[in-house]
Amino acid sequence: MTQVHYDKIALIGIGLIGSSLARMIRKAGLAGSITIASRSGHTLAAAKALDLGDHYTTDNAEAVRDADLVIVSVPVGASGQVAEDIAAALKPGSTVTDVGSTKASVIRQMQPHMPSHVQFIPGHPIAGTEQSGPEAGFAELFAGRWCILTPLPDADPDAVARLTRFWEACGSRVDQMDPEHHDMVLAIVSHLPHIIAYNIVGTADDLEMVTESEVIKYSASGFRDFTRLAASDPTMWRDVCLHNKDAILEMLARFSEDLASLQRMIRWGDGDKLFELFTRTRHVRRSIIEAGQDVAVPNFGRNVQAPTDSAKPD
Ligand SMILES: NC(=O)C1=CN([C@@H]2O[C@H](COP(=O)(O)OP(=O)(O)OC[C@H]3O[C@@H](n4cnc5c(N)ncnc54)[C@H](O)[C@@H]3O)[C@@H](O)[C@H]2O)C=CC1
Ligand SMILES: O=C(O)C(=O)Cc1ccc(O)cc1
Repeated sequence: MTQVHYDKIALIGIGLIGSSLARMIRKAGLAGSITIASRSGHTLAAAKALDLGDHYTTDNAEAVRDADLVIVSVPVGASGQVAEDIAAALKPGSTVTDVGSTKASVIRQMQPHMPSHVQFIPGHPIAGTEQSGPEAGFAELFAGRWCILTPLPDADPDAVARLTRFWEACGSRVDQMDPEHHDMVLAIVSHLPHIIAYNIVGTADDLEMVTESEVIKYSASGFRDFTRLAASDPTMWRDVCLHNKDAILEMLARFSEDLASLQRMIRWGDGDKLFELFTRTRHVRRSIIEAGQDVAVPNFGRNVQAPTDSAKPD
């Protein structure tokens, strides 16, 4: 069986995803040691206070020296810079992966910097919350969730198998996909829902009469569900929008056409068509539940906080 344990793992970026990985790696004993790199001394101090790793540095290159597995967990727009930072320090035979929500753009940014003596295997755990930062992570985040790997055609099958086992040991189910296909699928199942949430909450906030009063006071669970998504990290989602532009615009175009059609049904009082559509969509929800994918946001007894205002545009 392929080895799961990596002697030294370097985590570049220690926010929600990086810190959840750190906790899970520790819990499952998946590494001999964990080195954590973060750009900001403040975040690094928080990671240290939480005892997430064994070594800490603000220098990305220093973190990857001697690392057998490097996991880049930064906003997708920062991937190229990180790849450039670490390239010369990577250990021959090591594996570099990432967790970014977009894949083609991350590959475009990182691949040109990757030396031929390392295995670059892009990845994306389909697991997260609206929270960010090292305090927000938890070891169980990946349990029962999919992780999609998008290996390049020349990837070493042994390195891919080992990374697959790593994610499985984190509790995930692992699939492989072509990066462009990944970006199209994620545009509809993840990126568009967030964009729609940002838009509806923005519209409500623009309605002067409702801000600070009626929206909060009467918010039904439908609107509250949107506010959770719309509270997601602004830097991360700015980068997703800018880095999966084509797929998102394609899905937005389809969405707008379907919205116009729904608008017509309402305008012309076409109850049969409305009923038919709502019956079809109800079945989608049932299929998700039957597939065991309805764990909206697992909370595992955590005290879920309102998101802080700490996220500043990078
Ligand atoms: N939040 C979510 O629900 C999910 C996020 N992702 C992806 O995971 C990645 C990380 O997201 P989160 O952990 O949620 O974000 P986060 O905002 O919690 O953490 C990102 C961390 O990266 C650090 N960082 C930014 N630029 C850096 C650089 N140049 N060098 C070193 N560190 C740098 C930031 O200081 C921060 O600590 C993103 O690419 C995101 O698309 C994937 C799945 C779910
Ligand atoms: O919080 C939610 O509902 C999410 O959808 C989490 C999420 C956000 C981004 C990803 O790339 C994957 C998962």
